Amino acid sequence: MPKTPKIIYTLTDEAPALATHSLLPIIDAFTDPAGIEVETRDISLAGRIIALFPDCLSEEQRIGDHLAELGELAKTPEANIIKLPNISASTPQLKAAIKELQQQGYKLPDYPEEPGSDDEKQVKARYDKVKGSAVNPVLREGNSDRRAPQSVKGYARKYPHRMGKWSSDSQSHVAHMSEGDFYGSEKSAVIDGAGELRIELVGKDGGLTVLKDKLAVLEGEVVDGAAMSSRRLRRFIAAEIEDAKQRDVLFSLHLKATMMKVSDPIMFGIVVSEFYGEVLEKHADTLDKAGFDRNNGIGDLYSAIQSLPGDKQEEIKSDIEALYSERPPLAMVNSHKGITNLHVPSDVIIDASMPAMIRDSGKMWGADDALHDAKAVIPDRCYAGIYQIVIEDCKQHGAFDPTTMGSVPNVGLMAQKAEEYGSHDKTFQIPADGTVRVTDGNGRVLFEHEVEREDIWRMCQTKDAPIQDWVKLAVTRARDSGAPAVFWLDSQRAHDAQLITKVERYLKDHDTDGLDIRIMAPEDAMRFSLERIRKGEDTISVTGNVLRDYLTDLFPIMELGTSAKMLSIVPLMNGGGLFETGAGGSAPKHVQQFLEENHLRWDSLGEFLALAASLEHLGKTFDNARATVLAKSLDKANGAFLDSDKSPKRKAGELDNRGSHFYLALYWAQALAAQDDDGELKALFGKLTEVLKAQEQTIVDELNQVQGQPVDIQGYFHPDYQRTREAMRPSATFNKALEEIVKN
Ligand SMILES: NC(=O)C1=CN([C@@H]2O[C@H](COP(=O)(O)OP(=O)(O)OC[C@H]3O[C@@H](n4cnc5c(N)ncnc54)[C@H](OP(=O)(O)O)[C@@H]3O)[C@@H](O)[C@H]2O)C=CC1
Ligand SMILES: O=C(O)CCC(=O)C(=O)O
Ligand SMILES: [Mg+2]
Repeated sequence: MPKTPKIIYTLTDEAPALATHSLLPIIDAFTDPAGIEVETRDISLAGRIIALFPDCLSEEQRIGDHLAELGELAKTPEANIIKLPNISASTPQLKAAIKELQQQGYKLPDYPEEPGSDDEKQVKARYDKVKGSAVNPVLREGNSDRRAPQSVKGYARKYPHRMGKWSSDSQSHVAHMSEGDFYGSEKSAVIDGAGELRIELVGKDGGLTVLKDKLAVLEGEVVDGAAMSSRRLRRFIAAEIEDAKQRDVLFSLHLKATMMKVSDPIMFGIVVSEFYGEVLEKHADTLDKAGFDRNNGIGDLYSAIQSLPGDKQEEIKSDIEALYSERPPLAMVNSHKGITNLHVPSDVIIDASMPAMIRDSGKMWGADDALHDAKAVIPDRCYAGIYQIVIEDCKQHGAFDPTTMGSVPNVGLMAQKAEEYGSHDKTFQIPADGTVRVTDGNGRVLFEHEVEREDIWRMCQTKDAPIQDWVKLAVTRARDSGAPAVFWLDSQRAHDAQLITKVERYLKDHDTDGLDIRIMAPEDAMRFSLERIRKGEDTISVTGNVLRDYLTDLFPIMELGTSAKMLSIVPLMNGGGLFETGAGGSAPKHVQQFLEENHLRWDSLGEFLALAASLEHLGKTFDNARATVLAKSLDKANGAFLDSDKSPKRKAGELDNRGSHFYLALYWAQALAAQDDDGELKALFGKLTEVLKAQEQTIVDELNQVQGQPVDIQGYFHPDYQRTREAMRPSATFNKALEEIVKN
């Protein structure tokens, strides 16, 4: 283990990246006197793009592959990484980021969506490495422990957020397929000895296509295959469009095109082509030549047609308007700008979109800028049903009450690219009718599926060591918290049935005496947890990777108003720590407000909690007393911060992200000044406390008075460093006080 305790702080995108400009100098000032190094690594979308093309860029423009470096670090015991949310780019976002960098003088190639030459294929393959959820799976070398700490729960009870009212006659509901989906077709096998698998398509005509060869597997690993029928999906969508019209509810689609970066954009494209079918067929040739790709959403049509003559553009646009009058109303992302649910595949992401709908009375925004009941289309049955249970519960009992409700923390299986979220390199859109089969090294067929052209077939892997670690983490959390722990597993699903056998076996490795540990199908587990939550009782959800994602936005958004207030720890399997900040995303809406009004609503509580956990881990693993002192006092500061409600407010002129950072610094300094474990730190931060206390009003004024005006940071994905830093640190008084600390 190296002598110097070190924390790696990640530089990411959008709102969290802006916040970092203000928070990092504070972290530096507090950790510097304790001899703790805080280093940064750039894993932003722009940074990752730049790292792909050193050959096209000048020496000063180049950045190393920081993500790969951190991926290696995550496998070592000394890893201590604070990971902020980053953009998981859809194709439209990737193209926009490339364009911005090109305009800044980076000589990057365009993204060739339909590569012709070998050169273009190579460029596309490089870019595809940064597409979608490309960061988290690399760093998550452990399972996840996400929960609302007591202090945060206490805050939510004291300062409850607004919840929309539910009505028992709400027409909102979830719609899912009843056949032909992944759920219905899943087959699973457990590997009995390490080796390699092969995935092949045997065409109806007898031809053989190898889809993937030499797929390494380990003993005890669970592998599954499943198919989504494109024909049945189309039929289902057509019926749901009609049904939404009959019931006069908004039509909305909820997928995870960012994380499920191969399958879900295709499903998104199928829904786009069903909804806009008539217009897309009528203008098929023109749109094809203009480069429209339905998988990128209807927004891509509006970009693509800009290359057409004006009258053609108008004709297509008015055909779309005419079509809208025959279709059910669409849920809107931004009704002022006419951006619909089907515009961009990354705008509506199920983990955040369904909770937002449930929080807002089960309604979504319509084109008339008002809230309406909605049909939430979630095609695959694997997890759709859990949201319907929540909707039914809210219809029956009304909205949840943040002042009395219990909590549902999560222990999630995600290490080593577990389950669906690691399936992208084994997901294929099938080129011809036939049978997909998976064979092992002896040519034995593990399972096979009949498929049709355009179907989506995917395979998932879940290694045994992460499953054992997950069971252990669940038992530990149940023991530490005293709450019942429920494994959300469905014995009717092939994959889950294998996991149930393993969970039952591995639970025997632990002392579970006196613990309440159950295995329930997801819908039953949801009913059970909701019944308890309404009584103010806590229930640990122990889930696979997808439900981990869904539930850790759903419950925090109900309980705390936002998942930004979650503690989100990834105990790495090799002993290191990955500390994620909150459980939400990078909040593009917040950047928009910042640029227009110089007010940043991003709540950094997730960062504060992660930093405390990271320092605590550092104190333990390096036996570093000062890190422990910093951790304990930061914990106290977080409590004071919550107690006095210094979280950012929503409107310009009020305390924002920067002001909240100032108060964190003040409370942290006060806690350090109050402790007696380390005299030097006590004296140093005693002085800082005096300065900050004396200048409190001046600093808050300096931070708030800049607000209300637009701010130009010269870029969205890759803003100008100096300009952003200046914009995010507008209080000369505060900056000077921090500098004094580092000088001392
Ligand atoms: N761990 C990661 O790296 C993750 C990354 N992402 C990525 O983030 C981007 C945006 O995703 P999206 O699904 O829109 O989700 P976001 O969580 O960014 O946005 C949804 C809403 O959550 C609330 N919110 C989230 N974080 C905060 C915060 N710190 N402070 C206050 N409010 C917050 C806001 O809601 P409100 O206005 O209702 O308060 C926000 O508008 C995508 O590129 C996505 O891929 C998404 C999830 C996790
Ligand atoms: O990696 C991503 O794209 C999103 C991750 C996410 O939503 C989560 O882990 O909760
Ligand atoms: Mg999520």
